[in-house]
Amino acid sequence: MHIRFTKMQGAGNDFVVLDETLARLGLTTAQYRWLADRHFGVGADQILTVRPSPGPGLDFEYVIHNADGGEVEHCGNGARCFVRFVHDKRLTARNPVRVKVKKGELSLHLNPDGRVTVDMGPPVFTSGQVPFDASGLAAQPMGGFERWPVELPDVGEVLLSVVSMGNPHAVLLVGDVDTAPVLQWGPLLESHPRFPARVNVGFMQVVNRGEVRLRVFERGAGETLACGTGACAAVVAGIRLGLLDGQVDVATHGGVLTIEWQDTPSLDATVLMTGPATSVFEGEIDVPALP
Ligand SMILES: N[C@@H](CCC[C@H](N)C(=O)O)C(=O)O
Repeated sequence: MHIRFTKMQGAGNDFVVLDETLARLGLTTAQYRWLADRHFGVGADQILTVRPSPGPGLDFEYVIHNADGGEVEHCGNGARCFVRFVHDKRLTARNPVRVKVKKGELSLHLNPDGRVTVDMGPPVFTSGQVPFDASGLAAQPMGGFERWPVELPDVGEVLLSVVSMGNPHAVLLVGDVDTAPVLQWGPLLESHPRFPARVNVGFMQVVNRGEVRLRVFERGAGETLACGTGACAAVVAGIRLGLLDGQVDVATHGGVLTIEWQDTPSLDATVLMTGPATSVFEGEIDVPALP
């Protein structure tokens, strides 16, 4: 099958973007995996597929597949690239754009400086909804938010907080992200039995109350240069742990994302994420018939 694609990146988290607004391509899980493969395909952390509006009040729908081919609920950096794509391709002139993703509905705003602000919706902290199995664990609270002791083979107990941004996140505090055991603990936690849907694992170094450094080992993609939902999860966890203020710059290996969240008693404020979104190139490729 011969297809056209756009290669995009948001803070170095890279995407193959497919246009299904006129017709479905009908790709299989193996074909998504092949497109994401950096040796045999195009190469990407995620594949984003843009589809027409699924209903009233919405401009589009877009579907997210991780590099391992699995479909997921949400992708923050992908959301910013999606809105840049539909504007660049003149699929809409609306601003903000309303879109449905698997997690729910999002509103995205293209700023005059070219950056994109996404209303990511409210975070969820209830462990069962992350989902995280906290049974038998004694929480070790800090600033009123739970940190859970989770046992890792050959490592021992690590302390983490759990947050859902529509997709599952574990957040660990580290002294220095450069030396944090991202590639050792990341895979162990991603597939840990306490996370039945697997998990994205963030390692956060607090620099001051308005700045953190973050590395994320993503579910289904490995360590990426940035993770938008991971940045939101880390900042809201940091705010609830009493370490951060309501607006935080998150420095990743691929760029800076600005995250804003108000810690109200009802915990229902939405998280705002602002950052870059760039088209890298366009191409055409023959995708092999993979079952
Ligand atoms: N890179 C993304 C997150 C993509 C999905 C994630 N790997 C998951 O499996 O939940 C982002 O920018 O949020």
